[in-house]
Amino acid sequence: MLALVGGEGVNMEKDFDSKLRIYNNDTSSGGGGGNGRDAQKSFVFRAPQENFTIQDFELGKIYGVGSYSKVVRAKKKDTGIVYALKIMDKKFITKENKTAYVKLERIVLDQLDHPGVVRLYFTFQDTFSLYMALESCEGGELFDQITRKGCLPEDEARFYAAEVVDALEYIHSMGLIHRDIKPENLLLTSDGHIKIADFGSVKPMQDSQITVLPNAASDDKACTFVGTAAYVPPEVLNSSPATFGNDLWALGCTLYQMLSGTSPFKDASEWLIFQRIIARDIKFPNDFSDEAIDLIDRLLDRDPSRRPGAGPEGYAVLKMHPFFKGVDWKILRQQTPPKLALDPVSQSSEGNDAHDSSWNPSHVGDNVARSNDGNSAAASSSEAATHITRLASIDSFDSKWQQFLDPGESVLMISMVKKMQKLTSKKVQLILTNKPKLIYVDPSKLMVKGNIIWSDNPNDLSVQVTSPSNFKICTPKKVMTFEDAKQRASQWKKAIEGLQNR
Ligand SMILES: Nc1ncnc2c1ncn2[C@@H]1O[C@H](COP(=O)(O)OP(=O)(O)OP(=O)(O)O)[C@@H](O)[C@H]1O
Repeated sequence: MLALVGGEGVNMEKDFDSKLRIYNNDTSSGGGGGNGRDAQKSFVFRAPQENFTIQDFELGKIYGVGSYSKVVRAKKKDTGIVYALKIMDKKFITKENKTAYVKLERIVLDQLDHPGVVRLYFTFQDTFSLYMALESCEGGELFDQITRKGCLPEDEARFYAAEVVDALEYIHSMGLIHRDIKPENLLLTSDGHIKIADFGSVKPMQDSQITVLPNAASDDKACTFVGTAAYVPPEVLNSSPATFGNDLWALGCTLYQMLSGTSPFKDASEWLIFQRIIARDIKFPNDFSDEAIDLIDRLLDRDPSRRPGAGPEGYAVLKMHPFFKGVDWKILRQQTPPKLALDPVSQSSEGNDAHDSSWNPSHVGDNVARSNDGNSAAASSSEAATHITRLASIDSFDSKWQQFLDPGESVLMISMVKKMQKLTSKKVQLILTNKPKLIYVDPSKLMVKGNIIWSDNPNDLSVQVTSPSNFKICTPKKVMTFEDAKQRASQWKKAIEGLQNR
């Protein structure tokens, strides 16, 4: 660890700071001015940037692991207040070009103020990590409640859905699209109320009331995170611009999942899930009430503007739907929430920190990076269920690749890559299927240009990652070099090796 504090570490931090700098004016200046270099527009954070260190906190259990962060229960030693500390490894964020998302999530959370949205209290940083002190949601994810209970009785689903609708109405009224609504991102307080979390995919609309500072990710080109395969609406697969309707589709999927235990569009691979979504292939279990079916059916309308809540009448249509009959929207948060099903392992909804005592601050930087290999023992339910999906695969979803598959065969990984030759390079679509089959296709002629002979034996087929974008696929006969502009070299290695070890 100490070695990093040498030249390379310092440079990395400088580089990170220059990218992450947000105007943090002294409140005593009345929010005016700003420093000379960045003085275009002033902004004062509600959640201040503090000078705390990790030693100011007593760390407890790991709540979960995200794609570029780890969230840990942390008690501030002097005040005794418990937070969910989101810890992000600077080096990893810089390397993975996630700086803009971190900035956007930070600045959006800073300005949101609603009982149904997780609150950001303050931030701080050290050489290796950035820290966001979030309101601690001790009840865990709604996903875990669904898993533990199998599925939720309709009254419970109604309660949670109503709280999500109430919070979404607020988020949309602020001109924001969340874009990753799903049971894993709906957290529960210790008494069981919903808090929407994870604003890493948020998209501010043009007329948003939220101040978004320059360099925060807001364009889709830069945006790698746009939700999760099973909850992605069909228009996103067709590259239509994001609308509030995106979140309402995801709400429909979430309600379906609460009532049945699984998401409506389920299949063996993302590719097949996308096909189901495009085909709007939904089957309602017999035990769903007519009201639930009607609401889900409307939320899953192909036309995003027809989804209740998205039209000109706003949320009134959604709240007045017969499924929500009896819900008193004005006193939602005073109602008694459903009883939480406790984690059978810890047998406590409170932070039981004892079994995670192996984790300590000196591991912070390393752990975040390592957890992204998916090897963390404390990985969240989201990870275990491999629900996390990147635009990477959605991006490449196009029915034209279907012609290269046999009946029943599905795509596991696909991307447009450059196949490097001695002096030139050629764009090809690299496709890995569950057969297993590994081919590359000329995207303009739609012809298979190469079939890399599959072998489960790493002596006959192996992948070498040479940089985040570059990798070599090695067979006894030849070595092929590819460049993936989206930096998925190690994902390719993992996908191929995962299939070899299946
Ligand atoms: N405020 C919180 N209180 C309690 N647990 C939390 C809180 N915020 C996040 N978590 C838990 O930590 C996990 C990781 O959260 P994080 O926001 O880092 O990433 P994510 O939403 O899971 O994934 P990704 O960033 O890949 O979309 C979550 O799945 C959740 O279970």
